[in-house]
Amino acid sequence: MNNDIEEVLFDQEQIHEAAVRLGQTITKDYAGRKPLVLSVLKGAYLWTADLVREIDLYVDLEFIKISSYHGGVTSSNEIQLVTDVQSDVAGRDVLILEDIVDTGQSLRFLKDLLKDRGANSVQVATFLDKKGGRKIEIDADYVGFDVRNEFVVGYGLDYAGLYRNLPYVGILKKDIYS
Ligand SMILES: O=P(O)(O)OC[C@H]1O[C@H](OP(=O)(O)OP(=O)(O)O)[C@H](O)[C@@H]1O
Ligand code: HPA
Ligand SMILES: [Mg+2]
Repeated sequence: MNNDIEEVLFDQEQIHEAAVRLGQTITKDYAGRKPLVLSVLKGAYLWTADLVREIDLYVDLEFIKISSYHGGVTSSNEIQLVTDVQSDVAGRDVLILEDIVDTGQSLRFLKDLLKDRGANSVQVATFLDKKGGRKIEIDADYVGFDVRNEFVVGYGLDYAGLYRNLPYVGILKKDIYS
């Protein structure tokens, strides 16, 4: 698996530092509130596990599963709601946890859905922000790392369903998918 990686971008130590940094900021920003943390599956499963342990607040933890890449390296541009959130978001301060914001279309879909359902506020903490990939204008509120416009895998991010269990993030060699 490691041989398929062109370049390691963020290692375990750097990832841990990012989770601590964002966790402390979120703890301050949400002081006195009880946010509903909404983890976006599958990609955000590790980021969620690491970040929530750095947030020193009462939180509700919920999951939603959406899909648009279907294992490929480009977005289908259609967001499929695979498994919906299992609780009412009306009136809640929702903090979305994403692994990556790339074209921005998944985040747009989620923010619209939550606002339509009456969330009081909707913010986003993304592990990676690939600003060079944007097809629509949208920004995350909390960013672990900016990442250049390359297809990356590891730490939750997949190609063909694989590499999610790599403990670091790296650029996938192009000959793997071309
Ligand atoms: O900004 P965008 O271009 O919309 O891309 C970001 C989304 O794409 C990936 O999900 P994917 O469809 O691969 O599902 P997965 O999390 O199950 O891998 C990723 O996990 C984000 O949710
Ligand atoms: O670079 C990426 N890697 C894996 N999944 C993704 N989903 C959007 N962008 C990416
Ligand atoms: Mg994926």
